Amino acid sequence: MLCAKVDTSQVLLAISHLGFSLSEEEQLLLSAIEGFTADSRQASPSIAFLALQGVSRHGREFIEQAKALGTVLIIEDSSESDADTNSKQMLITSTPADKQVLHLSVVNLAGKLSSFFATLYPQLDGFKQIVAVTGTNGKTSVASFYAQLAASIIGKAASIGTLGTLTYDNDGEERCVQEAENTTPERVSLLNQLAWLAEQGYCYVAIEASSHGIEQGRLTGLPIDTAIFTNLSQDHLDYHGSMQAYGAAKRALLNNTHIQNVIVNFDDPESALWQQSLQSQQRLSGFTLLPNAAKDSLSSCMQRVFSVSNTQYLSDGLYFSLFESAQAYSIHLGLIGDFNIANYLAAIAAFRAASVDMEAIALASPRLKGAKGRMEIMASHHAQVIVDFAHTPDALKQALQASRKHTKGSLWVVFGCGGNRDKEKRPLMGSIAVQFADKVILTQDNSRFEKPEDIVEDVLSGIAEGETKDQSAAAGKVISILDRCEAVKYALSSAQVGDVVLIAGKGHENYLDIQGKKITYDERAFVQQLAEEYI
Ligand SMILES: CC(=O)N[C@H]1[C@@H](OP(=O)(O)OP(=O)(O)OC[C@H]2O[C@@H](n3ccc(=O)[nH]c3=O)[C@H](O)[C@@H]2O)O[C@H](CO)[C@@H](O)[C@@H]1O[C@H](C)C(=O)N[C@@H](C)C(=O)N[C@H](CCC(=O)O)C(=O)O
Ligand SMILES: Nc1ncnc2c1ncn2[C@@H]1O[C@H](COP(=O)(O)OP(=O)(O)OP(=O)(O)O)[C@@H](O)[C@H]1O
Repeated sequence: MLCAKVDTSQVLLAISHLGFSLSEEEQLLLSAIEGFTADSRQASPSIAFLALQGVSRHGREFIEQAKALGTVLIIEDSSESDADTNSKQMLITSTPADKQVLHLSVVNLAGKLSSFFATLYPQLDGFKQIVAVTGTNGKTSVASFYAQLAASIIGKAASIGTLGTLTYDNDGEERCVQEAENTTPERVSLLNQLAWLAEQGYCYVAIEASSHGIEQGRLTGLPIDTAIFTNLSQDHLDYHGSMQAYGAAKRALLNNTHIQNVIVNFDDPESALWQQSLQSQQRLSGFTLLPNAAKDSLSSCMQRVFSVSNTQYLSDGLYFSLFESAQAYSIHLGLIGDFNIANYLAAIAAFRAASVDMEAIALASPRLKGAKGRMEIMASHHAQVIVDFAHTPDALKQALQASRKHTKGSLWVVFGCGGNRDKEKRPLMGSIAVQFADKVILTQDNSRFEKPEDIVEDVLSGIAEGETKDQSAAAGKVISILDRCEAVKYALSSAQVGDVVLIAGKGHENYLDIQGKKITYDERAFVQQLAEEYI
């Protein structure tokens, strides 16, 4: 658990702000406290437990567990009970025997949580910029680009999201300081992580804001000053019910009154709704990849407009002219795909909102790397090898289309589909692969409890359909190599000068889930090692 150590005086002050006055005995008891958690499993003699309402359960169900782990303070949110006033009780536990625990019940603790943490950790006030990135695709990439650029220009930065909590320093090192359980961490964990980051001097932070996270209040009251919206496409309808509700959940990010700067993808129709939802203190900036966007009319309603022209897709990445309003800059990015230009524009728009110099941004940009396992260029010599997380039909299509633009020779794809999950996507992915790649190598992904050969058969059924439509295109270009290592090795050893090999599905993951066992398989490391030999 990432957590900055609290001062006893701050703990006592924060509790007094909740409306409690404590006896000397109670104050002495609380002098052992070094931090707070909302997860009973992390409670300990030095970690107090906050029992909060969740989506399906209340944290109070876990109070006994926190006590058994020796916590000395429990603060329970009592909003939905009959209580309309706070209460305080000193308890004596049986396990551990005769230990004192102070139990406070607070009406609307959730609503007071941010100010409670602001008192515990005054450093939460010291951030230079906290950016929340939301959208169906691109959150991880934008957060990573933001943190990499900030570290390179300013010295230290961090990102929080699907890849965990990553710190970046100007030595170019990226360190994972906390593994991720969710894309957007639970609120208390997030507050703890931010307090730790601020204490360590990481004052520029990008947080991935999932629609679930926003709706469940994981970001409520956080000192976020900049919001980025990347795009909206179909996803998570099981949770949100409709696209309208899904879009609205994302836009609810704007209800955070700390947010001053809002950056939208002007090419996504949803951005019009973002514009309508702005609060009075929020200023809008945006970016567009469309060559004929009505930039003058955009400029009239936006603080800054970012656009590009003359994009060239070369084997070492992208070259283009970047415009901030009328001012032009020449940019080189070692990245693949137009969507990564959009992700880059989103990240730099955030910096410009924080008044970071555009010349410094342009200078740092060629050093930018793809987010771990997201269209990441692993090798680029006579051929180019890309590792990407795409594991849905649409993502595979996008990744292949993006790779094609950088391909002078043949485009290879190595991929498989997961077992015991959505079977319908298998033939679709097969059909897309044969349509958009020149050489298709089918292999296993997380086959779970299914036989890899059965999954490959399902994928092949989509390829067979494609074949009847365009037999000559499909003929002889598909092979199955079930062992993923062998499949990757075959592609890398066969690729010729000017070819691009896209290895899709695993991205940053470092295992293969086979028959209920997670077998160690770090595709990025494996590819890097092979590339030295073959590429
Ligand atoms: C449906 C859903 O979103 N549930 C989320 C929700 O669970 P919940 O409120 O029901 O929490 P709970 O686990 O029942 O616990 C209730 C309370 O008891 C506490 N507790 C719980 C267990 C325990 O042993 N001890 C304990 O103290 C919890 O800390 C919490 O305060 O709050 C938890 C803490 O924030 C989340 O971990 C959990 O995410 C579940 C695991 C999940 O899978 N969520 C997915 C849908 C999700 O959020 N995905 C998005 C990314 C989507 C994408 O873009 O791909 C994400 O941000 O990860
Ligand atoms: N701006 C974008 N628009 C469309 N597709 C994108 C964009 N950025 C990335 N992608 C594609 O989506 C995949 C996931 O990208 P990324 O991880 O940055 O998004 P995300 O929103 O964090 O999604 P996830 O939560 O699944 O990680 C990438 O591998 C890439 O193929």
